[in-house]
Amino acid sequence: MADDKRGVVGYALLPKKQQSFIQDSLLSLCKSRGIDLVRIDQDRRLIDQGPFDCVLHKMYGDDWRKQLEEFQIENPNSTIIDSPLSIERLHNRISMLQAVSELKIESGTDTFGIPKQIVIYDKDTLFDRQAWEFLKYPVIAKPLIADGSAKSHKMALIFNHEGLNKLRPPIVLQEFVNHGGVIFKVYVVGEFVKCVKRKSLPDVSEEKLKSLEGSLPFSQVSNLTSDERNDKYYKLMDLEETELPPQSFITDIARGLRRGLKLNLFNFDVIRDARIGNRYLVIDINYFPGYAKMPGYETVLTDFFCDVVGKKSLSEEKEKGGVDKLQVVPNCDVDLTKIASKTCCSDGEEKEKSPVLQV
Ligand SMILES: O=P(O)(O)O[C@@H]1[C@@H](OP(=O)(O)O)[C@H](OP(=O)(O)O)[C@H](O)[C@H](OP(=O)(O)O)[C@H]1OP(=O)(O)O
Ligand SMILES: Nc1ncnc2c1ncn2[C@@H]1O[C@H](COP(=O)(O)OP(=O)(O)O)[C@@H](O)[C@H]1O
Ligand SMILES: [Mg+2]
Ligand SMILES: [Mg+2]
Repeated sequence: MADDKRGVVGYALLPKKQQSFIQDSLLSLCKSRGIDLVRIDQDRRLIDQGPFDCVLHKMYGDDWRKQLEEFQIENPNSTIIDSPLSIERLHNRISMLQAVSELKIESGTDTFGIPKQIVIYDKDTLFDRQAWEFLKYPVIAKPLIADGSAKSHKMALIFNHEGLNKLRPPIVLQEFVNHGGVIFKVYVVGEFVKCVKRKSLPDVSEEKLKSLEGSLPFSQVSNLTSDERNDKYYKLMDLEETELPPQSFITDIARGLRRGLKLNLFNFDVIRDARIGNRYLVIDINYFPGYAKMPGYETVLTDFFCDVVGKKSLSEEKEKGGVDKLQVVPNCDVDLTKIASKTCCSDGEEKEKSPVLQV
């Protein structure tokens, strides 16, 4: 895109998300850099709106997906961030973490993986302790589906057999790993990676486990209000004293996941195994998370939009070097890729034919 032409990013977000993400500070920074953020009217067909150089969305359902497909056929040079098919993988807590298990990263002394887990579809399996004897108590029960509903965040820490009674399959039973009560949230925006600390569930010692009864239900621990955070159960953890994981290690995982998942906008939660100080476990991946909580989110997102619509980023402007290479992972929606002449993005394969998308 010629640098004097304005770029248009259409966004389709739920009201709560719109409120938290589309802040005046973001709008004005984008504007000053030649990008207009335009709300997509969800009462009208997407195809009747635009033109958009990019469609940014966190909306679900078959109808929305069809609308995106139609839009992409009509507008092959527009970029949809991100492909519904890629996003869908994060709606199931098993397929989500498979992406981590598939990652191949050369790392020095640090290692990574996922906690031991099993998916349980029925009560018979749930109460058949032999079926999941490889898991030690305490375990966390998580709804299998992670579709952003309040229900999908409702979890329980299970201390013993009694705690199983209230569970409603389909669920994932995952071994609870002591991690010093702090999780690391890694925000990814295209090539950008930022790791922050948040409070988590406190460790459960073997001694303590003997005295704990049944289960402890909880929801979105890392998003507790300040009152809840001061509750004695969560108060013990000290964020300040916790060291961040090595940045280059986290960046390698983030970039590997970005390519594996074919997503540009996501975050993932990582814990450090308290028994093995240099072992990191990815426990959750979220599509288009609460970026506004990330310091300086306006600059990061504006740079990303500039990349997507082919405008120079601020640093490039400063250097006066023209770069029209985009660093966006191409969509990999099979039907769309055929129609819109886009190709999947595994290394060595044919890359995007449109000048807009290159990895
Ligand atoms: O609302 P926020 O800012 O707390 O963001 C939520 C995320 O919090 P985080 O940025 O990781 O602290 C939150 O992350 P967690 O699941 O808490 O790890 C989710 O991404 C949530 O989206 P959804 O309900 O899973 O669709 C995100 O909710 P939506 O904003 O997408 O509704
Ligand atoms: N295997 C685990 N070991 C220890 N703590 C965990 C584990 N899984 C989840 N948690 C804690 O539970 C919280 C919620 O789990 P998570 O899988 O991130 O669900 P959500 O999608 O609702 O954020 C995490 O932020 C972390 O504090
Ligand atoms: Mg989480
Ligand atoms: Mg989540």
